[in-house]
Amino acid sequence: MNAPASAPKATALASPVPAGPQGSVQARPPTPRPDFIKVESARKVYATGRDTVEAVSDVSFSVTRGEFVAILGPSGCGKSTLLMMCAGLESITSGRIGIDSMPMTGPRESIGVMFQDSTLLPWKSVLENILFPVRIMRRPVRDYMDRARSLLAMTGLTGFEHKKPHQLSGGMRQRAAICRALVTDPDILLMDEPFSALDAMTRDEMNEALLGIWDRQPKTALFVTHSIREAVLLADRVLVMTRRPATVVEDLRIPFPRPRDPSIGESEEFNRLVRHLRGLIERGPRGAGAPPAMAATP
Ligand SMILES: Nc1ncnc2c1ncn2[C@@H]1O[C@H](COP(=O)(O)OP(=O)(O)OP(=O)(O)O)[C@@H](O)[C@H]1O
Repeated sequence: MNAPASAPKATALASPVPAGPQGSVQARPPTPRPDFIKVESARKVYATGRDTVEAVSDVSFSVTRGEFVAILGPSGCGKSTLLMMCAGLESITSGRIGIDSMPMTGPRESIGVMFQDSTLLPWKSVLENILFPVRIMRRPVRDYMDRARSLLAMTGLTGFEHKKPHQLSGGMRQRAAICRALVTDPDILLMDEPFSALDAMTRDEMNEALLGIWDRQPKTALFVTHSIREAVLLADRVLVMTRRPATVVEDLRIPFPRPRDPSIGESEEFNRLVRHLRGLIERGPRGAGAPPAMAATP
């Protein structure tokens, strides 16, 4: 196993260090942050015939239980590959990925995955699709019926449980896919551009729905997206990856408290973070300049 590369330190819009009772400056006590997902020097080389493609090069970061982390980066830089390695659906060429201190060696029941396409089975009803992972895991379906119905209610799909996927809109199909990913109550949700095929208005609705779900049932999440605004709205941290072979160039803490309202997208602070991330992705670390004002390394 390779020695872990130094992961970029998380930067944040930090509040000023609190003053003590007599105005003295107090050091903030360190918060324990156990690593729930730990990626250490992960590297992926695809071999296609005689050619090889280095998709991911020396990526290191960690995620605390309950954190929502978005991954941004240029097209083709290796984001999906990284996510699939975390899901145990793609092998790791070198390095290490650990989930809850256990090395990742293959798919796990404790991880739900969502893709750009809802991948619902067309011949099954919405409810049957949602309960499909329960059947795959050979668990008793009746034990999950209440949970499935409550997820349907939470995502506004009550009344559509017996429809087939082709009878739903694209947004409704993705909502059903969220229910399916959450039905077994996984610890981790990995999402690969889940809303990128939707129109702008439906995407906004989905972001709002996801914020609502997170308020009620927080999970540990990795969320790959091309939308900088979506990343800042949804995530606790945003990781920015370089062009292929990908490494992480910035780990930015998003300071907005939860529950979050999509109207934070109109604030100056939100737009400052978006401008910074856009500069980083379009022009690289030099073009983006320093992280937003008052940034500090916790
Ligand atoms: N199975 C594969 N075999 C060979 N090369 C692959 C395979 N999957 C991905 N690649 C290559 O690895 C690189 C990274 O691909 P990946 O899909 O991980 O990038 P991405 O950042 O998710 O892209 P996008 O943002 O466009 O979805 C690309 O050059 C791609 O062509």
